[in-house]
Amino acid sequence: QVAIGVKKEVDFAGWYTSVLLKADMLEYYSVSGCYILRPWSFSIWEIIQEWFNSKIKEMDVENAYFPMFISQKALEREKDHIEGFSPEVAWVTRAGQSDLEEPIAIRPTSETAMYPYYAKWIKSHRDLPLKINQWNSVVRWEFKSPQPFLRTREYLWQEGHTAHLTKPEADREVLEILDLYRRVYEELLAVPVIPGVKSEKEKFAGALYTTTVEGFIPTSGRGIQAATSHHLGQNFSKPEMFNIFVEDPNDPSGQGKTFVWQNSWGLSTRTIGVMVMTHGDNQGLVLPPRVASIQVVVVPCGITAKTSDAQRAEIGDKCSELVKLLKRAGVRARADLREGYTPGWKFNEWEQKGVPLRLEIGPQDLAKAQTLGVRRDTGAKAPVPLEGIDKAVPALLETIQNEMFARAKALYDSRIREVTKWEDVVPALDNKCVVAIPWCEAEACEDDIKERSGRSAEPQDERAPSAGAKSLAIPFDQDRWSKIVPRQTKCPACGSDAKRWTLFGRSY
Ligand SMILES: O=C1CCCN[C@@H]1CCCn1cnc2ccccc2c1=O
Repeated sequence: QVAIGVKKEVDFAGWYTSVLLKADMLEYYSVSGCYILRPWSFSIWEIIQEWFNSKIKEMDVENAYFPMFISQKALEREKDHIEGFSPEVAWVTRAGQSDLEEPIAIRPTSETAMYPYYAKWIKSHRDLPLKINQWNSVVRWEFKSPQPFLRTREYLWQEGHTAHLTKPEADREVLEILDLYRRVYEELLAVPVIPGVKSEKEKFAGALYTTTVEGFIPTSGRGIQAATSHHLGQNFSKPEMFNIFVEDPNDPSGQGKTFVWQNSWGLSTRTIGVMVMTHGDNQGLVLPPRVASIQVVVVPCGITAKTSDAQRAEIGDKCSELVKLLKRAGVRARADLREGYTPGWKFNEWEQKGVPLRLEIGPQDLAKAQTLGVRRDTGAKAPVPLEGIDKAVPALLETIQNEMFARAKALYDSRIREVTKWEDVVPALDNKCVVAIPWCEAEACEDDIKERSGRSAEPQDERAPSAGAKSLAIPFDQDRWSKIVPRQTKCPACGSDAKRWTLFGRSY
């Protein structure tokens, strides 16, 4: 098996698909824009699901399942919230030999499938808060070039949809969920993200506001929306939409009714693509231990034709015994005792699959009652005494997890340029950076920035024009930037009063 044929910094797109294929994460599928998630990637989704599910159940969110089909009438309930999205909607128009009376949409998201029934189920304020989540797949028939995990026509996600009596209660939940998304990325995937709110232009049209965790792919210098948590206000519960209301318990007349305050939030298998791009290297996938279905692979070494059968058996038994001990300590360990493959061949395979830690055991290791540990993230080799190994290995895996995050965080931070003068914007973008600017938050200014930063990077360079910069997020943490107080500064793009530090960048 050849190594990853292309280099990450030379041909990023080619490297990415090669890593996914060589690690057996993905298989191309006969319908374009769709991919098979093989066990090596699906197991990552399962770990994310398990973690997130346990957290939302602590918040009294319940899982349910709504049909994937949405009638045209239901989907188009209120044109303006899905206008702009409708070109992506896939429709069923025929079954067998007969055309359907009415075309039926395949869900691109489930608001319009769910909310008519929220209206039916929510009668009294005692039915609130209603908190339902779905683990499902959605279809968005995109025409932009597909990218596995990042942009596919069908993808797995969870979509949470909640209804509350008061706005403050809904506002609180939006941020609680957003922090769970931050933790999925930072604590499970070792991927740094920046939480913030989207601009008016970038938010979901149906939302009062959209909060986001923004990721960054250093190799391309592009931002990526990693997950999203919207507060919908009463936009979907108002009479002309789904008319979801309860008697107002605070209205003395007893006649008042209040329309519910809603949130919707989603995290998808895009998580996996961002993790692969962040940590992968030219030997292939690099898995953060927390999401590795195999965290440690034990490989027998130093066995040659001259090795006696007894010694060969002793080494094999030692490997199996070590795996048993590690499993008892909660480590997902596997011994690779396959005959007919050299240790080197096995090293290469497990490196391509991104297994975080390899333990080599040969006759001399046995003699010294140790094993040689090899980290996948740094390649560092160090002997690990067998004595106490059930403590040392979990600790080493924690170290690997933390150092993978720290490196990615440092790199992300190094690619955020604080810019207060327009002429510094495009050069920063061309240096694979995103910019933090004291921004006026005017929508017209945002259009202007996208336009002005979209011309070809260097006029004299015939390179294809680079995409314009979009606003990525207005970070909640406004203090991380220099003490320039935006309110006393002018927007570098239009010169009007700046309001808050805002991240702009090219994006996925
Ligand atoms: O983000 C989320 C999180 C999960 C639940 N849904 C919200 C908002 C989805 C916005 N959206 C996104 N693409 C669409 C595509 C076709 C039709 C409708 C839509 C649409 O409403």
